[in-house]
Amino acid sequence: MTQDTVRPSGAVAPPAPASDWSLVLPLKPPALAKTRLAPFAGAHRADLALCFALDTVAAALATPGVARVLVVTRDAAAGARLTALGATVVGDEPGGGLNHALAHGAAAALALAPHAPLATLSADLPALRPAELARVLAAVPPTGRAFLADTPGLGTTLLACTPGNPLAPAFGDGSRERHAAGGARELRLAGVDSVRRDVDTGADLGEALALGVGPHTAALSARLGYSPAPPSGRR
Ligand SMILES: Nc1nc2c(ncn2[C@@H]2O[C@H](COP(=O)(O)OP(=O)(O)OP(=O)(O)O)[C@@H](O)[C@H]2O)c(=O)[nH]1
Ligand SMILES: C=C(OP(=O)(O)O)C(=O)O
Repeated sequence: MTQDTVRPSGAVAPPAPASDWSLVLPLKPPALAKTRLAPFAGAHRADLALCFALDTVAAALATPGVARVLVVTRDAAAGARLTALGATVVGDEPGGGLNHALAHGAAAALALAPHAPLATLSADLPALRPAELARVLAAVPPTGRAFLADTPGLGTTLLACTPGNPLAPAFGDGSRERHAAGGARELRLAGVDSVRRDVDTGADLGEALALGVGPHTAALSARLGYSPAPPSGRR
């Protein structure tokens, strides 16, 4: 992590933005994931979950300042697709759900790069844009922990910790409040909708399509006839 730099004049320069981020993304086996999409997507739910992850990981890998992307999953087929994109796949250990998986992924990231800042990012952000993610990472204060709320404002899509601070993930229903109560600073930025628009329901997918999704989700959505902002009957 960078430290304040004393210039010859004696003035203290602000710390340079970190450019060595490790990102950890969790992925449930697609066949088990995104159950809230079932009323909308039926049998295509698992394919959509995989497409969301492929688009999220591809955008994360293309983000300036991101040095490595780790995906925590126990799904071998999804893991192979994500490895081919350039991600490092870590097994989903010790079991017991999302926060255990994230803590395990964070430990693996620290083993690879002990001094790098670390962020976890949901793998269901198919509209994710590298420039917006770069802005969010650049806004993380140089010390402590920080998070970004999801679009509805109840959950969290990104939780970051700088070196020396534990990630302490507290994802799940109402995680925005928990992360704030746990001392993480909320990042309040305009214009980063693609980092906040996680997709849990058909309505969410309609909003993501309106933002513009990555190629995997776009192709499958086109094939299935999904369009931006679907009418309420399809939600
Ligand atoms: N590795 C791992 N990832 C998980 C686990 N639970 C959730 N995730 C991932 O965490 C992110 C956020 O999870 P949710 O939005 O709750 O996704 P979900 O559990 O597939 O969705 P629902 O079935 O609708 O609750 C997604 O990228 C999930 O794939 C877990 O136990 N292990
Ligand atoms: C896991 C979370 O949310 P969701 O299940 O709604 O994606 C969260 O926001 O912490």
